[in-house]
Amino acid sequence: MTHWHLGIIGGSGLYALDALENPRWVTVETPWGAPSDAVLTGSIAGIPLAFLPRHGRGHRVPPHLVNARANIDTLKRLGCTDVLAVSAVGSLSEVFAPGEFVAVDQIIDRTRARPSTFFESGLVAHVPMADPVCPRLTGLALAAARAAGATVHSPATYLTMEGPQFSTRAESRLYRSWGAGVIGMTAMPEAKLAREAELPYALLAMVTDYDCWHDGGDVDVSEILRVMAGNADTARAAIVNLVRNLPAERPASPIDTILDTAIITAPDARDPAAIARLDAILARVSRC
Ligand SMILES: CSC[C@H]1O[C@H](OP(=O)(O)O)[C@H](O)[C@@H]1O
Ligand SMILES: Nc1ncnc2[nH]cnc12
Repeated sequence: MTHWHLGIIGGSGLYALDALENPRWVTVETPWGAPSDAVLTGSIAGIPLAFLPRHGRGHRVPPHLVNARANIDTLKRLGCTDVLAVSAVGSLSEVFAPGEFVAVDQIIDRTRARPSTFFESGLVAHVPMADPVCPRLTGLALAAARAAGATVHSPATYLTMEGPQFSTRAESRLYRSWGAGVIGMTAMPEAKLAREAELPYALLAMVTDYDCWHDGGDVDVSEILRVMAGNADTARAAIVNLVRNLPAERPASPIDTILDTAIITAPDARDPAAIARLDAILARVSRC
């Protein structure tokens, strides 16, 4: 059992959290470069939180240039035990309507030009990703969003495209044929990196549009912003509900120690420079 310390990654439309007590923006530096912005730290109901706007305040960082390694390292470095990500998504299914929420359980990675691991030459690790989200945190997020008044669908597969352009109609149809339910540009490599950092990760998605497979017209940022504006308060209320309803003690998760069975490089073959870059990610392993 440990205490909760929740990291929250706010996506499009969610750039701050008013509900935090003792709010303070803190600047963090990491061996992977700068995170998307400073982090808003504080607490709700005595539980410490760290909120990081994925695109920075004012939405300055495009999805393909989000430094997900620096973002996840930052939350780990600040002591977070779990990460809740909030994202705007397009719907690939008639049943997920704009204005509704989705608790994602699977993710397809179609990104192609982003650093997607902390483990490079000098220290190799292979973490399991069969179930990319934490079922416990996902269940809590789903219940919290429903309590905030949202219609929440689950399960659903999130397809991560490279962007920043939206899909072609043929791609959109292809992703539907694969069984993907929603589409966005940011869940990967974020979820992979959270797993490597031993952080249970959940993804609450706000549906902002039917992607272009639908005959309602092409995807359009102004329409996405309009739907998002109507949803952001519900997303914020869901976060507050989630934190207020966390069990007093945090039960251990298998993800907390996933690196124990993932690192393959022999101890005497490990590169000290690689280990130094991983100071936050490997802090628990180094203590063992
Ligand atoms: C503003 S529409 C496209 C943009 O919105 C989503 O961002 P996030 O996942 O951070 O909410 C999508 O992935 C794109 O980055
Ligand atoms: N249709 C869409 N495609 C990709 N990312 C999105 N974010 C919100 N809507 C989207």
